[in-house]
Amino acid sequence: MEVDIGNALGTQPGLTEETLDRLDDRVADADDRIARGMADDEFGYASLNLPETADPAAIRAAVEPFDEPEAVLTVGIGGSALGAATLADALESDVDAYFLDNVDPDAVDALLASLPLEEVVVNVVSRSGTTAETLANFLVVREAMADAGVDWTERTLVTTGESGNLRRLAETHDLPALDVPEGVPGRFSVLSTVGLAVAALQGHDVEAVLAGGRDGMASLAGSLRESPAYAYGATTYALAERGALTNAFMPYSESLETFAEWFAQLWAESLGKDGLGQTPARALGATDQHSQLQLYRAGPADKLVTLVRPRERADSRIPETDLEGLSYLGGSSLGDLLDAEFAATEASLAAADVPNVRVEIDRVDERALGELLYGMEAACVLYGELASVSTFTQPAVEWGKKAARGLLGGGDFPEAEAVADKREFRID
Ligand SMILES: O=P(O)(O)OC[C@H]1O[C@H](O)[C@H](O)[C@@H](O)[C@@H]1O
Repeated sequence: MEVDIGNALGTQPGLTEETLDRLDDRVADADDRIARGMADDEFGYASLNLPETADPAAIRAAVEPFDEPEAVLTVGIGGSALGAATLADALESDVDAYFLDNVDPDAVDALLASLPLEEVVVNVVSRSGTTAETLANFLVVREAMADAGVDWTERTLVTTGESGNLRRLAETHDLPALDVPEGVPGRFSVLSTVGLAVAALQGHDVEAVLAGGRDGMASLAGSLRESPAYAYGATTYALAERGALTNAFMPYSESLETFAEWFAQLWAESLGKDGLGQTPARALGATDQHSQLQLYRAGPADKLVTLVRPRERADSRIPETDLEGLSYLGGSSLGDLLDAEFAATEASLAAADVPNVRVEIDRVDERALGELLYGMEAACVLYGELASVSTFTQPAVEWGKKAARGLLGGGDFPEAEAVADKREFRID
């Protein structure tokens, strides 16, 4: 992974070389803190050890009973789904991957009706083993399998923490089960059992993903000038401090569209606290050049744009044409066009003094993805250190979880009482 922060210098808001020098002392301190956390396997920091601590053999052994499934259906939400979905959507496989990460009845019913349930592996994932959406969806899936005459106990893999409802279910039915590693919050779990079981079921090279993660680990250093991940974390932090409160995250590859969703959870849930944070806005190049870019370039000066792309990709030639005015396209390729659009967006933002950062990988493959995902996690942890927020907790999300559970009669939660306090000002 390479990061180019040149277009964040001298912009509005923007940085100077002197700011970066001053910031670099703080990066060195933050790097020390992160290294200590990793050495002690502290909660959250342990995630940055996963490229070395994850056990690909255990993952392979757990998926082995499901020889060549037609599809994998993951039931999970948030960090228990987005990492696996990022890899699944980035890499091609003959085994289709589906994700039930919402409880919209129409969508759930439609998906279940479309799947050959006797050929599907159900991968149910919940770190806590208590998340209402995941468990409810799993109960629905289980019943649909039973209705279709499929023995769900033969086709279900569980990934969960040490205790909780899901752990008990796995034990009761003797289901193949993987452990969510200690000290790893969901949004930092892509390089663990949580993110990699689907990749293994799809036949991807899990070792290569972890090797990419180790490339990312090796490139952490006590200076933002030496570490791409820390350059990204420090730059985004410093820009946020100066008013860039939105980070428009814009991959130029459809295969990385879900990566932007994963990034949004990582950034929002980790850094949005104590009145601080930077709102991740998901965009896709070149499509959103024709919509959102207007705002990014000409709206309030409260944004930075992160442009992500692979340097190499499979390409398609654009046929020659004698249509007047279009001959410049003929003989070129769709990839050339996408690269030109990328360069044009970058230049258009820079010309309007909008800070933008370029993140590049060689190509979309297992190793590069492992490094990219690790790099963004490390960037996020560094940002959290610089901002002095508690990166690995999510009290605001949990507040809502408790309120919803209370409303459904799942326990006595004071948060649920606040629902009755809703203010009304109706216009019919
Ligand atoms: O894995 P689970 O315990 O089911 O949690 C799934 C998700 O639930 C919550 O909303 C958390 O804030 C997320 O970070 C987490 O990834």
